[in-house]
Amino acid sequence: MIEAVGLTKRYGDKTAVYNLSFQVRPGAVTGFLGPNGSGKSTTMRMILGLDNPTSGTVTIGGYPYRKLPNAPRQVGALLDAKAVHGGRAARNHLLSLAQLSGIPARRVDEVLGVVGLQEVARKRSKGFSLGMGQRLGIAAALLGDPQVLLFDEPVNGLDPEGILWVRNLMKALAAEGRTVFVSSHLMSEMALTADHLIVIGRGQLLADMSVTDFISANSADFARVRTPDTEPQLREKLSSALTEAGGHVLPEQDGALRVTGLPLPRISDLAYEAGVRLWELSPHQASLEEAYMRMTQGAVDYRSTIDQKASLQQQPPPGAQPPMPVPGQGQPGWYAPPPPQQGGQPFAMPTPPSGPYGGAPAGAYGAPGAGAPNPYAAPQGQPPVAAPPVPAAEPSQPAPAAPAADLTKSEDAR
Ligand SMILES: Nc1ncnc2c1ncn2[C@@H]1O[C@H](COP(=O)(O)OP(=O)(O)OP(=O)(O)O)[C@@H](O)[C@H]1O
Repeated sequence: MIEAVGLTKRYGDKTAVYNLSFQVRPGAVTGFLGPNGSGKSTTMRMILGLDNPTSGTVTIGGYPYRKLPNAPRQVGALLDAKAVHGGRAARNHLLSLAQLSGIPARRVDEVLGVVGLQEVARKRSKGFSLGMGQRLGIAAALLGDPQVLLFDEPVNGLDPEGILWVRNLMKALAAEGRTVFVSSHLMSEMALTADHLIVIGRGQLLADMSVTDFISANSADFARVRTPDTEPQLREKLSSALTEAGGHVLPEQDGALRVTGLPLPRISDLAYEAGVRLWELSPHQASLEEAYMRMTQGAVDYRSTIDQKASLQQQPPPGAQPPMPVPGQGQPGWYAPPPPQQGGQPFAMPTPPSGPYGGAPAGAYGAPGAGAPNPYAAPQGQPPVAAPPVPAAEPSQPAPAAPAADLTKSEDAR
């Protein structure tokens, strides 16, 4: 188990992580989400002892990484797939990591097979594509069969088949009782992969709950209402009636209305009273992406000047600071997610694929023979062998403590 207590990291006057407390439990895939610059990589580096917390602690199995017995052999990590000596062949890169941790050379060929790089094992990694680099980084993380695995954006650059493979890999590792902590910006992928979520914004904890609870706690459920296309005046009539009754109504591109703030039976009654026939009245449940956007809306540091969500927000009074999201309550002023594209169902939760490539593979990692006892596991009483984490950055010295930043303000305002 990974446990952070009051974890804080400051770089000069920049607070990257602030008072973060959470646990990452074994036997589940825990997704680590947050907008760009919210402190995910900094947190992962502190977990792996590559950065020192300014205050607070983070432990793996009760020990700080640097005090963990055989630390590089218990924890595997992919932080930065590019942190590889490009002139070295993939196999040699893994061999050198294995030698440092006392892992037999034959395990290198095994993990190369697991990640599908056998054919290019003797090629220099500087010629690798982004996806091949990711696979090599994952191979390094798996090298020692670690109980605790951290992956920072593991599907970055992977093609759909690679993404599916990573999803199945994460699930298989968790199903074996391992602790799997994975960051990603791909919400649809997280919805399919993760069991639990830790969400941060501007370095602070926003949510620590199951995917299901997160969606229901942060979703702006709404009703889709459609009047006959042939009579546009009915749509206007209904829209006015719903608004007068306290509902919020947004037009969708396909002509339907998106209604929040009124239960379905009330919408039906109001339509009946207004003499408006309905062609559709359907409930809508938010996706993880919608719930995430809603939760993190006030904690985004970098935003395009062309913000498609802006029109869906209540504008704050002039001079007012945007509110930070309240865990479990979502973002004040947010009514509904952006309208979908014409004719599409972009807000539907992705359906888990079925068939031979759909669910988790039968054996560990989907590799032939996987699931059998690991021949490289350490003798009884000793920690299992694992690959050292791939460092993303040189360890840095803790910065002198600075006054706590006002995290409700934008970075520039602090
Ligand atoms: N070594 C450093 N020196 C100064 N500031 C840093 C350093 N490392 C990170 N930061 C700052 O800390 C904040 C958090 O960065 P971090 O990389 O942890 O975010 P992140 O959530 O991983 O972002 P992304 O999703 O874009 O990868 C950012 O504002 C970043 O600029």
